[in-house]
Amino acid sequence: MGESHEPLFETKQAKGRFAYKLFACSMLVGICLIWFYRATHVPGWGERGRWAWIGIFVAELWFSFYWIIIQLIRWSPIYHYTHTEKLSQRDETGLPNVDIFVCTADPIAEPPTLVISTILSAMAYNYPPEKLSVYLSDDAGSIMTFYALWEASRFAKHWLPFCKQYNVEPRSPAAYFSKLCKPGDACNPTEWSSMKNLYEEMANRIDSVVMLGKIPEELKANKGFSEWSWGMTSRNHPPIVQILIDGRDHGSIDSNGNALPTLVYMAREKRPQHHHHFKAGAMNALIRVSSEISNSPIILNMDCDMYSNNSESIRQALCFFMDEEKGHDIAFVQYPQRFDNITKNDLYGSSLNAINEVEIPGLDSWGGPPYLGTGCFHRRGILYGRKYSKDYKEDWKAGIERKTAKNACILEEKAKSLITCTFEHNTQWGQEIGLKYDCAAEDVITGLLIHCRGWKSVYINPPRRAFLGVAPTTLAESLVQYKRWSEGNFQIILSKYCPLIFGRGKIKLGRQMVYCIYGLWAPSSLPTLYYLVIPSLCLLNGISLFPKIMSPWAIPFAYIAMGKHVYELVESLQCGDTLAGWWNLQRMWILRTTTSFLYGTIATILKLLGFSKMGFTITAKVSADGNASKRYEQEVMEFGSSSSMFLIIAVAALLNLFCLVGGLHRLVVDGRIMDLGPLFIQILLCALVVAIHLPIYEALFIRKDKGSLPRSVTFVSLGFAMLAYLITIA
Ligand SMILES: O=c1ccn([C@@H]2O[C@H](COP(=O)(O)OP(=O)(O)O[C@H]3O[C@H](CO)[C@@H](O)[C@H](O)[C@H]3O)[C@@H](O)[C@H]2O)c(=O)[nH]1
Ligand SMILES: [Mn+2]
Repeated sequence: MGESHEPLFETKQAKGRFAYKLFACSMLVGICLIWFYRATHVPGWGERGRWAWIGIFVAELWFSFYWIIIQLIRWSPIYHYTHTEKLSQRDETGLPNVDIFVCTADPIAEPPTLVISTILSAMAYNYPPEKLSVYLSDDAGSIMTFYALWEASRFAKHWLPFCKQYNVEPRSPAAYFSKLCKPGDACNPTEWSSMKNLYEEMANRIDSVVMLGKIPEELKANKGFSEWSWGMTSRNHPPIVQILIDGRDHGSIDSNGNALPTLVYMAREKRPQHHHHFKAGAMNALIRVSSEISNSPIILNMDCDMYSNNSESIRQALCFFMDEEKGHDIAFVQYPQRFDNITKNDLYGSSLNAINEVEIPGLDSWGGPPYLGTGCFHRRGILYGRKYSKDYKEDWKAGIERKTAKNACILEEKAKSLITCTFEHNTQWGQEIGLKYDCAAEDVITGLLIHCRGWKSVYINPPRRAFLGVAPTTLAESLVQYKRWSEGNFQIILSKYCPLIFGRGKIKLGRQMVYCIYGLWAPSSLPTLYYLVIPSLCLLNGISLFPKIMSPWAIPFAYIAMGKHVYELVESLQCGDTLAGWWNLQRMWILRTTTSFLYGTIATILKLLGFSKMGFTITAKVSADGNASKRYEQEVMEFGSSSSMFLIIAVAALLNLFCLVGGLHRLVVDGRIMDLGPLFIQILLCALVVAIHLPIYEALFIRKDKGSLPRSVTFVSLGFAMLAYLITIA
């Protein structure tokens, strides 16, 4: 078959990189000049500001070092394009079986209707249904979620043929019907409306059952529901496996008589005395359960809120794995994390546009993106820990044949025995096999281990978004999420898996360094806090930490500051952000760095010293309060609760305000206008910090709604800021 050797994907270099490289070199010159200035102008012993100067030098060294690593990924990003049409020209029977894993963990934070919309979107992929198996892992072991899945298994019989007949996109019914208020041109209007009604009735039934907290009596006789008994909780329940649609059963057909994908509900056993390892534990349980039921060679992993927005994604991913020339060393194919609920100016900087469009393609040029936990296709064998060898040939026909299938009940019992609390004891699961445990970024560390076994990965970012999820809608949620990420990645750096140590001899030096980029988020909090506070306090005391504004030494400072921000602004606009969105993102970086990353650093160190254990705070996917959602729509920052993180934010904001006012007062009223030159840069810096914190002052003093900062935070932060102010001027 000559045609089968046509490449299924191609790789292109980013354009305009020469100009960028020139720019980066000029920035490097500027950085060296700043270092030189800092090193040659240290105030002498006994002079005021010597320590502040040394501190700022250290902070700048850190930022420079970080900037240099970032250049590794900005240097030559690459982009991949697939040829799905060439894949489709091949014999469909040669396509591999695919298992799809969806994880959920909390029916309150992740409502069952949301979960099943994701499931339905996965079942409706444009892919032979007899080759698809969809698994839901429910870490809460909630009968509500099971009930919703049972409803979904019935609804799928109508939804799937509808999707295929009218080529519906997206195939999450919730997303599809909320985006479209009338049928598309191709749709038969009566059919469309009856499908919409069918969906809404189902969603209403599920919502009301969830509200009541009880499933209808008459359902209890149905297979599956009897697994639940009195006294079961999310932390304490036996293993449950229920095959809701058995694709191997010839009776499992949709309303048009076509086959349906297999659908399985799984809740691994949970007991209070056994650690469950959060999402990584759930994924490993899914790997084992699926090995018994379908054992497909390809696994797609989705978070429960990340519905499929593009029914071609499986075929696109297969273009990489099945490419005869270049596919043999690809372990996983990662799609970006995109979100459905981002407002126009992205108040919480959640969209990750520049990261998705430039940074990850840059990582791709170093042998592939990290595994990002969702929207990722893996080869099953590699998740079991297989090392790269160029002679290995994947058997795309692998998997369990329909004909040889065992009876569903036998399978369920066998599968349950694989997900008990004790199953993993004295095994390599969570270490050498499956996803790695004991890391808040189980995805990144698992990907690192895969890369260290000699594999590559691929990042794919097609114009039609592959997956859309729910981004945090409050400041606290967003900060907690970034804390987990920064903590997880920092933990990797401080562990024996530190890319620079563990990766030596296994992956290239550049690759080792770029793996540290996100790991260095957490410790960046310290130099950032320093830069945010010390120059402002020095301003108050008339201590200059920067060159005079008219001195030639001011030029490299100005060049670096302008160069960095103007470049980032342009990049951000090119990637689809708005100007206000960019400004919001700058604010969020400051807030994240001073709170999430600081907490991430502390948590990592405490854990290293054995004072605390790992946790996983799930990000809420629904807003509890209608007014809060309205504020989110209007892009008003949501504080509401009193988190200690807010205290840090408020103190930093107030302190800078005091310093700006105090500093200007000194210049004007005390008649020290001669100090303007040496302090100009500090005044500017302080004024920018104040400007970026405007929404914080508003929340402290002006807003009266429930989402503003609690009074207690206002008083306590005022107290702290005053104290620091008084100590400084004393
Ligand atoms: O004990 C747990 C905790 C979480 N989850 C699931 O993990 C997923 C991710 O949780 P979420 O709260 O949405 O976290 P995010 O910060 O949005 O997740 C990102 O970051 C995580 C690592 O920090 C990765 O696991 C995720 O895939 C990635 O999307 C969700 O589907 C949860 O249901 C479990 O299955 N069991
Ligand atoms: Mn999420």
